[in-house]
Amino acid sequence: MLSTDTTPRGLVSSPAPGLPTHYAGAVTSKTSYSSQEPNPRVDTEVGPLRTVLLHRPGNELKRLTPRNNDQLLFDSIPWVDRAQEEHDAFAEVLGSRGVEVLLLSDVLRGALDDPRAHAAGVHAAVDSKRLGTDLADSLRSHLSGVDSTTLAEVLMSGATFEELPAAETPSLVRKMHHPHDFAVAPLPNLLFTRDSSVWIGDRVAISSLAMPARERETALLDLIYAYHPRFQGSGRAYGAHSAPIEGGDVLLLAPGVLAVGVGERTSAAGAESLARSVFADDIAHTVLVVPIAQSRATMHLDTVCTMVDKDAVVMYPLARESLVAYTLRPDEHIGKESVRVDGPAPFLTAAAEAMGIDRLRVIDTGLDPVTAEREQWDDGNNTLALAPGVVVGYERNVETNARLIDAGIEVLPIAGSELGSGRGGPRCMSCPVSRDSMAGLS
Ligand SMILES: NC(=O)NCCC[C@H](N)C(=O)O
Repeated sequence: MLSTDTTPRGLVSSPAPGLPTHYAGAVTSKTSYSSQEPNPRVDTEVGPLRTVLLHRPGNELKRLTPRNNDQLLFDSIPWVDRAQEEHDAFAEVLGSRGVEVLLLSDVLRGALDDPRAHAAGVHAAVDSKRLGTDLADSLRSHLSGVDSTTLAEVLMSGATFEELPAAETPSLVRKMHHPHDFAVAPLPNLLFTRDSSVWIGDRVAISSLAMPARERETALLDLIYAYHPRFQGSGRAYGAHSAPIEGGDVLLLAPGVLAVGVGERTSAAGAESLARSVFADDIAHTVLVVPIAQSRATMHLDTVCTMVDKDAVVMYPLARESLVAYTLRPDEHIGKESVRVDGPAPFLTAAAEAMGIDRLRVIDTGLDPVTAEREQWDDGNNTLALAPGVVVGYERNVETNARLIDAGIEVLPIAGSELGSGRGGPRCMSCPVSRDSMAGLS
């Protein structure tokens, strides 16, 4: 039976629950910002992290069932309360190291306070191909009248047909759908803020996400960066509706030097077009395009390799010898719009050359193949650097973490038994917005 409720069930129509007090100090939910805050700018993977965008998992995770988890890109059904506790602890570690944590739900609500963003949000929520004209019109008109908090919740958690406002004459589409089908699809992968946008220098690239379950994230990030006061005036790199690129495939190896993985998510066309964009904007001079296996275990470059120091990476042992890179640079003779392609060459050699260093150190995890495969799957190579030589990693990757520590890297361990069910680690769950330059750091 169809619900007669006008407020979608399970959706928040009053202010969102308060932040847990134990890390509220580290997390901002402000709507106005002062000039004290660092300007958005990220030139490297390991420069001291000042500001990061995270998403505290919310009601969207409660939409996952054994029938839809594969399609929604989760490997199992997370225990949501525990996932939130684990995420709070992650945010707390960052806060304890002086990192300002912005929460995606806060900045989304803040952006939606602007009427233009609100209209864009309604547009992003309503898919008339899915709903048909009548239902799409009535949902659009309903959402146009809700406050920013309710609209943000619908955008993140979606809505089932039974949660839609009652209609005088139910449409065919509504009659023919099961009440629990999604009228607005939920976005459980918002958790992985790394993938949906990436700062390159002082510009932000909004990703064009490859998997249908994540496509709508683009629209949310687009309106956050366009309308939230914190980001007013920020320049854009790349185009949100171009060929697929995802932030998990983009590593800022050194100022002006990017590595871009091409595999399950980022296409060769996406990498080429990102390169053109960053060359034209003068925010990079070299892009290394790195083919990676098209499989779930290696869905992004950052599942096999992340930087842990200014000249060091942690890398899945099997990738060490096999990764290669095509080197893209602007063609000086023809102009910045043209791209010269060299290679392929071994990735580590091409990277060191582009970075202007003798060699890119690989922290030798020295693992046996079975442990290496297990810990790669559990995001052992997916660390988030807070500064050169200081990283956050999942505690469960005992062997990888031990090797990092032996190599002089400080590892801040976090629990991830539930967070990991979406197949992403600390780097995947974080989008750095501001990092200090490494000039002057020894
Ligand atoms: N950079 C990353 O590797 N992100 C992890 C994304 C996991 C998410 N469930 C996905 O399949 O897109």
